[in-house]
Amino acid sequence: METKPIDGKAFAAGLRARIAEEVSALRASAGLTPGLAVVLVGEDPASQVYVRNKAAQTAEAGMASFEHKLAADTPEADVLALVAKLNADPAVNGILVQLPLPAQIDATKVIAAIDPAKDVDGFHVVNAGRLAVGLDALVPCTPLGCIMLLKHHLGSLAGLKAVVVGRSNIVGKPAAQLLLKEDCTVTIAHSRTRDLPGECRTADILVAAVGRPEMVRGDWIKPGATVIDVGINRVPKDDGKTRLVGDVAYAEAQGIAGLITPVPGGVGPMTIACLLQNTLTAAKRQHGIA
Ligand SMILES: NC(=O)C1=CN([C@@H]2O[C@H](COP(=O)(O)OP(=O)(O)OC[C@H]3O[C@@H](n4cnc5c(N)ncnc54)[C@H](OP(=O)(O)O)[C@@H]3O)[C@@H](O)[C@H]2O)C=CC1
Ligand SMILES: Nc1nc(=O)c2c([nH]1)NC[C@@H]1CN(c3ccc(C(=O)N[C@@H](CCC(=O)O)C(=O)O)cc3)C=[N+]21
Repeated sequence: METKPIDGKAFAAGLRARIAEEVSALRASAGLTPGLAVVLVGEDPASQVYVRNKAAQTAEAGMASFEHKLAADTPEADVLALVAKLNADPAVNGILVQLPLPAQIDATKVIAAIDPAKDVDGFHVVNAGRLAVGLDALVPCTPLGCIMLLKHHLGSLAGLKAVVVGRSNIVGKPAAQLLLKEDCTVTIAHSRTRDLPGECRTADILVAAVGRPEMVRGDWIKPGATVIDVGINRVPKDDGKTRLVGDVAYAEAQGIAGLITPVPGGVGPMTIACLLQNTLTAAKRQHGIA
């Protein structure tokens, strides 16, 4: 069987172009420029790259970008005070606090402090709860991007068997919620799952969000399945440099999977495009526009 890559990079570029058009129409009709504030605490090099990419793509989409870089030893109270200021700022429609945070800062507290209407990550319990009970919510960007790619390539997902490996609040759990909303039959697997390979082999849609380089092997994949690889793992190369690999052994999946997202160029670019989408959605809702 021929395995086709899912080009998340191209799909994300198209999505960003559609968002940019909508942003320019919104400015013309309502005088509104959506604004995204990103808060980065500390110097984590990977986080800095994401923050830079986000700022550039936010500006390209015609939105306002506000960057707040704080020292690694910033006290929790200062981060909470900044979040309160951003909550009150009418130019800021979306707030993202980059995770993980340094040890002295309780991420749960910081997320709880964000106005749910501006929570473009969809991490606040109000948004997680709204998603769980089927109300309009701001949905976490990475799972939202995964679902967009799946629907684009498969059409209806109804009745398909989905296995999500990973149960984090930011990827695994919301991904499972969204697949359920699309009428998949959903299994959530994790580190205590018995016979993980066997569970994975039942999946028409296999979502890997584990953070372990190439853990999912070729023979865990049902022939013809669609594989969504969320993992972003930096591993050493022979020349001393590093390269990115996913949670799925991509080379082994060739000839077995029907469709697969590469790393890089799969889910990652969709995450940022969906962040812009959520910022636009948040801005419109805050102004009572559709
Ligand atoms: N592409 C993108 O835009 C994004 C990519 N990522 C990447 O996705 C991956 C997952 O991220 P995140 O959800 O935050 O990670 P977490 O570390 O929060 O969660 C990992 C999950 O994987 C499970 N797990 C760990 N080891 C195993 C194992 N051996 N077998 C089965 N399950 C296991 C854990 O189970 P348990 O709960 O039992 O401990 C946990 O539920 C990472 O590589 C991250 O970099 C993350 C966000 C965005
Ligand atoms: N509050 C918060 N929200 C997040 O959404 C969040 C976060 N914290 N912390 C870190 C993770 C990780 N994350 C990624 C975003 C984009 C790419 C991305 O664009 N990847 C590209 C390029 C990768 C590269 O070359 O470095 C790709 O996969 O092709 C990856 C990972 C968002 N996260």
